[in-house]
Amino acid sequence: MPSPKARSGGGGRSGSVPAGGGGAGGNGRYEFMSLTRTPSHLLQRQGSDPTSARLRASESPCRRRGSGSSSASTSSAGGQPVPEEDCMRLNPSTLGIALSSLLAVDLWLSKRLGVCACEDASWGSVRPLMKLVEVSGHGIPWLLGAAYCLYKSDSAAGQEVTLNLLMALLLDLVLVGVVKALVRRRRPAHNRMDMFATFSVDRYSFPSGHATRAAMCARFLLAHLVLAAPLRVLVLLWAAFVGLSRVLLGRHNVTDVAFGFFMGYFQYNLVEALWLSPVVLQSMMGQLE
Ligand SMILES: CC(C)=CCC/C(C)=C/COP(=O)(O)O
Repeated sequence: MPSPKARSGGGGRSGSVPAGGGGAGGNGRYEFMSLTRTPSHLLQRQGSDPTSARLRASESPCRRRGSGSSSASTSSAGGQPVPEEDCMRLNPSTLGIALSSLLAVDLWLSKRLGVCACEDASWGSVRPLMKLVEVSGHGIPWLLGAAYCLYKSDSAAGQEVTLNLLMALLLDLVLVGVVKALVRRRRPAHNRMDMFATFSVDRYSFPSGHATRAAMCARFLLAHLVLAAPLRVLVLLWAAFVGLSRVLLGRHNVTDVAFGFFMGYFQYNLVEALWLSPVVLQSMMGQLE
């Protein structure tokens, strides 16, 4: 449907209700607010107002381009041609909305759950216990423990498993470092950066290295150690608790830990695929001797 402006032949009196912001001009003539063009007197006023400047900066490509494009396929309400592909971009995608909502909930929930983020927080007294859980999922004790077991192991099977565990832990550090460096998500504002032995990428929070390690090591232990049922449950509880403690300590947002578990779980599949067999190990040992 053509706009009132188009119908009135470009500014003559039309007898319609004047547009809200425009109204009757000083000369008594009605002025209509075009959907695609802003009257020049408003443009001048907007130029000096930072809020409207920001709004204009975020204005849709349709509205911004509507006044001058010649390669148009659609007519706007003001008779201005508007490229159809630009109009499509105006519609925020369902995925975009879902992601923004998820992030908003994530930030809100993580802040609320960061109850051990400092001593003064509501559960501040539990912070030392949470830090103990943190140490149990840290890379250093795991690397030292695996190296010690490898050194002490006197069976071929034991050496095979511990060496592969060592490889898995190193692989985990590399993969988490790469993802952290790519995503560069800052740790929550309420986190106190008082962790011991960190790499420079550990200033970033996505994904949680503790969560990837906990998930991967839990799968590793369950697959390669003969454990009684209660101990298997304990391993799973430990992994879950390591993840939970990251959020309670304020180190991570919930999505960092959730993705960390997901990544760690599938990292174990990679470890299985790259498994160093006894044959490979023997040839490695042979080269070392
Ligand atoms: C120095 C070594 C060997 C490992 C660093 C382990 C570490 C501090 C990871 C960070 O974990 P989050 O991403 O869960 O905070």
